[in-house]
Amino acid sequence: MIELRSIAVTFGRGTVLETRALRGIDLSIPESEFVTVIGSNGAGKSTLLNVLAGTVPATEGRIVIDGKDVTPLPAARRARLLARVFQDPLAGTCAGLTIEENLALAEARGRGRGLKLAVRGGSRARWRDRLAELGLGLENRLGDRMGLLSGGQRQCVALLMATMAPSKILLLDEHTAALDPRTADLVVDLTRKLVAEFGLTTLMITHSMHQALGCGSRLLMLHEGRICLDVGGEAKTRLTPEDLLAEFRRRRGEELDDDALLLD
Ligand SMILES: Nc1ncnc2c1ncn2[C@@H]1O[C@H](COP(=O)(O)OP(=O)(O)OP(=O)(O)O)[C@@H](O)[C@H]1O
Repeated sequence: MIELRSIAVTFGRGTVLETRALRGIDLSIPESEFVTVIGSNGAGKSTLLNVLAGTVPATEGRIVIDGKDVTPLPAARRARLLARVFQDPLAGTCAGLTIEENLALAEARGRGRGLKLAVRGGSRARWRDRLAELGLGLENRLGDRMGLLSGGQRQCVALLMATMAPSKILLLDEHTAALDPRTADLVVDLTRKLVAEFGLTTLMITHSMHQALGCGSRLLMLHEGRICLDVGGEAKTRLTPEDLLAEFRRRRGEELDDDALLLD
């Protein structure tokens, strides 16, 4: 269970550049819930994930994960609680290491032991099986450097690595944004599958309305640092892209178009 209690994040406080990125976010996400997060540019989506991961400190409020107040913990101390996949396929994996070494590192991190031990531990067959399920032929390329893979292939491996972490929380920060539509669909399918298989509590930022509506059981819309829409369960399954735009306008009392939301 993730609980955000009155979370505020202000950058450059007291300066002319002061930006209130999050303004009092109250949010409870039960275990295994898959939440999609949408909103216009600068709405605070990435800051929400950053404050959860600890890479940005909360200016106000508390963050509680599984009953433990993690607000004072730096990012490194939260790493075992959260796995994250970024927009940039180069960000989450090590380009100079092989696929196998990257997987071994992820596994070793999860188990708190060394790289060699993890590789020797007979994990290869398991990785091969998991990679084969992707249908990308990566099971035969365990010795290839990650830098040789396409962006989509790297994101798939990054997702697999995220599931090897001991954490049950997955943060996805526009992880398909840099991919072509077909590859993005493949990565989204894999995301759905892994989230369900491992029962991960997931927050997925997307600029795609199609993804926001098609994934997960709950949808959040952020605007100017606040949650302006929070829809789950049956109500979410009935939502259409038109509903979302209309809802946004109604709640904010503003005229916005697709460009303002940057959703497809
Ligand atoms: N490190 C930072 N220093 C100063 N301002 C920041 C910082 N990070 C984010 N901001 C500002 O906080 C606000 C929210 O940014 P954030 O990146 O969370 O938005 P977003 O919803 O993820 O936007 P986008 O869809 O464009 O990625 C923006 O005005 C942004 O310029």
